[in-house]
Amino acid sequence: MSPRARADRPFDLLVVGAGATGLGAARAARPGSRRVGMVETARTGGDCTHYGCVPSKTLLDVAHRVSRARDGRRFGVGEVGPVDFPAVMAHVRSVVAEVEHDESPEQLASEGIDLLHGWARFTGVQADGLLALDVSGTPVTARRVVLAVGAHAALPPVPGLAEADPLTNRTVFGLVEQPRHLLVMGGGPIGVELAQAFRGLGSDVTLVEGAARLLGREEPEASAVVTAVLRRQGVDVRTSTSVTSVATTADGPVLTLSDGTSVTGSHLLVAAGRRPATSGLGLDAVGVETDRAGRVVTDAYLRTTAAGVLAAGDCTSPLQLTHVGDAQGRLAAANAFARSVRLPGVLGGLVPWDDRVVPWVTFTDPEVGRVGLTEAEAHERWGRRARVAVVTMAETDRSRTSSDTDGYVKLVVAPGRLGGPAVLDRVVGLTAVCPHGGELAGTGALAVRTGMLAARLAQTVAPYPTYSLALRVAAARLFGSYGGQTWRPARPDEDADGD
Ligand SMILES: Cc1cc2nc3c(=O)[nH]c(=O)nc-3n(C[C@H](O)[C@H](O)[C@H](O)COP(=O)(O)OP(=O)(O)OC[C@H]3O[C@@H](n4cnc5c(N)ncnc54)[C@H](O)[C@@H]3O)c2cc1C
Ligand SMILES: NC(=O)c1ccc[n+]([C@@H]2O[C@H](COP(=O)([O-])OP(=O)(O)OC[C@H]3O[C@@H](n4cnc5c(N)ncnc54)[C@H](O)[C@@H]3O)[C@@H](O)[C@H]2O)c1
Repeated sequence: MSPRARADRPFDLLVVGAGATGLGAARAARPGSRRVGMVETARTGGDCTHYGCVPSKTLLDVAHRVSRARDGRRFGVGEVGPVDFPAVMAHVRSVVAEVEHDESPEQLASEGIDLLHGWARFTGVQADGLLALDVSGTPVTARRVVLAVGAHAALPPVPGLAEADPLTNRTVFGLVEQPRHLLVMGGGPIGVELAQAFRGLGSDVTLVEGAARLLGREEPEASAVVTAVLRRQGVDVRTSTSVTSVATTADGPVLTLSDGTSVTGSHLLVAAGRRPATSGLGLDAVGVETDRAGRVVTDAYLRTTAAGVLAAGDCTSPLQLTHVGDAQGRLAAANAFARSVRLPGVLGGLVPWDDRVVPWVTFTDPEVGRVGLTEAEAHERWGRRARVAVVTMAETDRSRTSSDTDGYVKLVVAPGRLGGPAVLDRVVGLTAVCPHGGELAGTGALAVRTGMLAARLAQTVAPYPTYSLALRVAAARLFGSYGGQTWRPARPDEDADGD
């Protein structure tokens, strides 16, 4: 059926963007009983599938295998041959194709979701209250719209940067030749993950971060571990150093740095943050406001400033993660049809978005898994009544058997709402810097989400020898001495060790 024929009746819900967020929204909108449409200008799956999580985690997995195999020399394992870069990239593409299959237009059609291919733009609100849009020349109307249009790599206003036509997450996974020397601008999750991936595959890598430490959102100790590991692997990490200008020469891109030095590489990757993709959508035609960062402004229920229009995922959330997009997309779809009573979830009422218990993971080796509050954030809220217990990887048997002694697990607990003795303290945060630290963040999310008593975690038998045992030992330290170590009161960041 042509887009025009499918668009002749109003949609109950039209989702703009078929990334993780849009897919979450459309699937949750009960397409069997409502007319649900989704507009996508490119391929279904969005950044996560094509230019983000899936290709980066696949590339990292190969790089980690190579690095670990090379590291095996110290245990008597023989030499590892060179990496066949084109074959690695072909593998990355094949995994992307596999994931894309689950989100294909055919699959969506089988789920009752009507996919329109084209660029969606609001044109106004009709007299009957329907939202009017143009989808690449086809007029479409909808009772409700969820904006799930995502974000793009931001190019900071650094002289010469745009002219250098740097790699971004959009283009880096399309490389067919291995970079000899990759310069990475930005030491957030993208920069750090890709620096380690390319170094593992054999490229020289220089990572330049303007702030005092890598992964600025994490605990300072987590940044310190990741920085030390990257340096040991041969990444030239420069912190407290900004890129001030870029020149394009016959030898490749040359970065001038804030410390007065310069560095030349064969390729430049920009990983300096993301900008919401909110232009060209005709937002003014219906009154959807954006903030100074370009994010769609929403209330707690993900409703925008325009009646009937909601927004979710990277285009509105400061937490730009696939699982946040999916959860927000599902919530936006539910709230789009909810009754306007402010009793969350009761009698079909609106439910607010709650980002207090969102876990995330940086997929370096070791992984940095995180949920809830950092030690410093807990200190800010409860002072020294917040407590922490730490277990270093060097003291766990699982790490010893795998020779993975970098990292630690830190549990943060605080008094419950009614206060009371320490035995009633609840888990409010976890950082796990270790192999599979992301899996521990999943367990931590359950503990924080349910307001679990730390004592319960201490009482829970954990399998030996696993990394998860470190969680139980950390919990035990909150109530006494374990292995000669115990808890301490939470302290602000400036008192912690960092890089
Ligand atoms: C390199 C990298 C690695 C990442 N790794 C992780 C990770 O490991 N874990 C994690 O949780 N997150 C990760 N992320 C973040 C994650 O990819 C994003 O949070 C997620 O993809 C956001 O989904 P979204 O649907 O909101 O946006 P997008 O995926 O950007 O989807 C938006 C879609 O809307 C379409 N669109 C935009 N405007 C229009 C229009 N007007 N009409 C029609 N269609 C339109 C676009 O074509 C696009 O397909 C990573 C990101 C990057 C860049
Ligand atoms: N594993 C994951 O979950 C994962 C992986 C990748 C990306 N992501 C998502 O994507 C988002 C964007 O990631 P990102 O790493 O691009 O952004 P980011 O904002 O987290 O980090 C960008 C970094 O670039 C630095 N920077 C900016 N301008 C600079 C300059 N001129 N010179 C040197 N450094 C400069 C900033 O100080 C900052 O630390 C993340 O916040 C995350 O939500 C998640």
